[in-house]
Amino acid sequence: MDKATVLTHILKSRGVGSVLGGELPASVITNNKYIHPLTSQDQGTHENLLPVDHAVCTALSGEMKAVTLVGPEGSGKTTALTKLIVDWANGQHLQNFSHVFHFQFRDLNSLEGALSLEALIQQHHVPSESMPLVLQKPEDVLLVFDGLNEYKHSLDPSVHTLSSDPKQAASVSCLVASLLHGSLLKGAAFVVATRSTEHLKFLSSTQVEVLGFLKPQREAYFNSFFTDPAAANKALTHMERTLSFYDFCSAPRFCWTVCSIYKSLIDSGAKLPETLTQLFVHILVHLLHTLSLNEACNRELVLALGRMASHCCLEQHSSCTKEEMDSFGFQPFFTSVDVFLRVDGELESDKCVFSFHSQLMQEFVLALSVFLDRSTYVGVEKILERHKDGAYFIDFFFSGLSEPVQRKPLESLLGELNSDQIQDFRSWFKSSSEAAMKGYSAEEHYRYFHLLHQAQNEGLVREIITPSTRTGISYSKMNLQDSVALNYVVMSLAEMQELNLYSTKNLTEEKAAVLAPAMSLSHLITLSQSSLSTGAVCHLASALSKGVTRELDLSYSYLDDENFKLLCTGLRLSKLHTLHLAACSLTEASCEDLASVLTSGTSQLCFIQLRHNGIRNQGFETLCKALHSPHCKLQELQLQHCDLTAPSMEFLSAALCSGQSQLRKVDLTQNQIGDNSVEALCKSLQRSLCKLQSLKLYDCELTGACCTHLKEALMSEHCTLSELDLSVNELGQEGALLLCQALSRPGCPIESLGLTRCELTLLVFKELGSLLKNGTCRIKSLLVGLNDVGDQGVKHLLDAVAHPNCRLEELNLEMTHLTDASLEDLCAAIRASKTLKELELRNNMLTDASVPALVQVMQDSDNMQEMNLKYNDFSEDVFDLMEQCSKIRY
Ligand SMILES: Nc1ncnc2c1ncn2[C@@H]1O[C@H](COP(=O)(O)OP(=O)(O)OP(=O)(O)O)[C@@H](O)[C@H]1O
Repeated sequence: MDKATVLTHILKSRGVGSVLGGELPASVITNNKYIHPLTSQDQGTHENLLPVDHAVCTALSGEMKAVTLVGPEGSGKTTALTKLIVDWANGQHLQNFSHVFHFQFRDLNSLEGALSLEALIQQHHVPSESMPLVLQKPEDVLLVFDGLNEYKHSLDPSVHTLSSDPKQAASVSCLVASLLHGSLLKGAAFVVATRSTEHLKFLSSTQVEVLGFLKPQREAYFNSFFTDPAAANKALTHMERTLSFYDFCSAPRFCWTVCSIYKSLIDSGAKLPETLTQLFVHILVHLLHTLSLNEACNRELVLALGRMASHCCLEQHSSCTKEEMDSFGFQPFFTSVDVFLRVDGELESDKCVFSFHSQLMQEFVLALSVFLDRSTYVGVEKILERHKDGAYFIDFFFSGLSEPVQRKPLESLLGELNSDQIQDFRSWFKSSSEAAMKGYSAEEHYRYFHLLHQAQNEGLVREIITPSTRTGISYSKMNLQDSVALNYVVMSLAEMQELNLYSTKNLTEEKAAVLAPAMSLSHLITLSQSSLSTGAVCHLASALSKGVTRELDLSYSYLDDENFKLLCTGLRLSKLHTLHLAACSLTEASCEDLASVLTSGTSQLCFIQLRHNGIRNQGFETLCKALHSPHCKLQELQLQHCDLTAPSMEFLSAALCSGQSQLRKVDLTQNQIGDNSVEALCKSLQRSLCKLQSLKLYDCELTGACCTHLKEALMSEHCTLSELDLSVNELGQEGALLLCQALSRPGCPIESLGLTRCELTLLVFKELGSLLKNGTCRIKSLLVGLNDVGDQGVKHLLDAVAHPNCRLEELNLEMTHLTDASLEDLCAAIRASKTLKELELRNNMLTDASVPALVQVMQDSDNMQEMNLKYNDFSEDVFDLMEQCSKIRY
């Protein structure tokens, strides 16, 4: 067939377009309405997107010369193949092929008997004189096959005797398998288009995923559909807002249907539909109007469509025979079914088959017919269960149709729906959603969020999502559609205690844009261990600036300085009090931005966690300068492991005695501070302007030498420090004894003292014991674990705990080599103490013999709340006994 004949042949319209079926491919192309759909070769990633013709031409120029276009219903495969052939015939591309043959698998299904390849090709109007050329130079031939998913025969090479002789007659299924497996017309190239199908596993070819229209293509499509640009813009904006989060919006056929319905609504001045259900209500109303039937006939027709939909769904059939259609009650409507269905074949022929153009319409009429049917009663739960494998949106449609406003336009054509069925759905919805919302499955929560979104009834949301529902679970595993539903629910509630998105693997700009209103309404946003795109950070910042959020947790989320700068634009205007930024890959550069937020006069920030960021001295200096500002409200700064060294303490000291600083707590754990810089810090602690209450210097490379300065500070009447943690420093006996002297000063404000792993000796424990008993000591929490003092040393502290003057509430004796020999003192201390609440005994050498007495004393004690006995020398024999006391951890 020469190119001109191919062109006339392919552009010759077969059939007619329809609202649900789409515009005929030939008409799309001749009317210049073709928009290039996108494809991807990286399954699932949707990167490297190429227009479909580009992807096919590139693939055919490679080694394989075989391409499969795989895409969902209506994604534009047939139209793309048609365009490919038209462009070839017009000499635009693929000019290395002299012959292009186009087959529809649907037509191949109906070819019976044996046929040679020559005969099959001649059906494509190849003049017999060209035949030898085709057979001699198969590499000049391109075979185009459409609709593999409709093919009824097998492509499995093992079930056919593959043929290689073009003159030998064989069954059509054998010819097709021989062509696609390369035994016939060896060297010819092929392009196959299909929805996802089992047949694919037998094809070896370059697989290209047809994605259809993303936003830019939709924009181009709407602009070409509507002649009036204002209408195009109105329609597009509306679709993007109300539908674009559904995957099927990228299908050109769906876009065509939406445009057709929107156009008729815009033309008549009606409101555009808000939900998927409303859209389908309008589609059905539109189609029924074109038939102008009376109410009874409309009902009959919808019920027949519903029976067909249920059959297709249950039997996993995409098409129905005429006989089956008769059994569904279509007899009076055969001449009008093409308005709703795809009709393949002549209506008069027994071979004619009928199918739904779209799965969505199939599910919509199924749901509607359940609510319409007054003859039989089957509970909604049963229907959902029965159709759960073949209907994915049926519950969406139930939910939408259960709302009177949404179904109203249909009721004027069909009469009232069955109120008992609707009531049945509502009761099921209420009880099952309430049960799901008490559980921990985010997937289940999302299911009901979707149904609520579909119902568009804020009162219903408030009825179902009550303060007792478990909305604090992480909603991180969400697609775009989920985020729309979640946002709808939060908006309906008007506020949310916690929006937990912990461990969100990819918070894209799109998802964050959707969730921004929900963020604004949440008091706490948890986004720790997440990954946020730059666009997502911008939306988060904007949400914070407009919202009520008081706490934001971004710990362990990769942020970096650039993104943090963007976040700061929102922080400045936010109501945030608490900000967690542990391990966010920030450096000193971020401190400039943070300082500018803190001093802006609008920031409410009073707690910042910056652990494990490369803040360094320069960054810390910037932050300390901000503390001098009267606008800075910062009260607590956590800077564990931030690469700080000695010089940085000068900046802190200056800030602390500036008279402006609100800072009350600073945690400098695991920074290389060293003894010398403690001197500067201690000097400021003695100043009346310094109001610091908590200083943590855990593992800061200190030795006993710094204790002289600390003693001086603690001896000062101006010192306000109530918490001091010096754990994991080599203080040694001398240093610790100096501290004990200071702590014994009447009025010394220390209430919490950390001396874990400080090389303390028996003598120090003895001094600490006396200190606790002296009546003026305020210490409530003492952490002295990991000091190798054994039973003898610990005895001094246990005796003190038993003393009436001792105010200790928490005592940490982890890994102090405690044995059963201390049991009596332990029990006596617990029995006598009126204040002790927590005793940490992890990693000691207690054995089974101590357990009965410890369990007993813990059960008897009113004030004890917890004893941790993990990692002692217990056998499993005593686990049951320990289990009896909920205050014991083991
Ligand atoms: N590139 C395009 N430009 C404009 N409109 C298009 C395009 N592709 C498809 N359409 C519209 O979408 C409708 C459906 O497209 P098409 O039949 O090509 O999809 P398909 O993927 O082959 O569907 P199916 O899987 O059901 O066979 C067309 O009738 C047309 O209205």
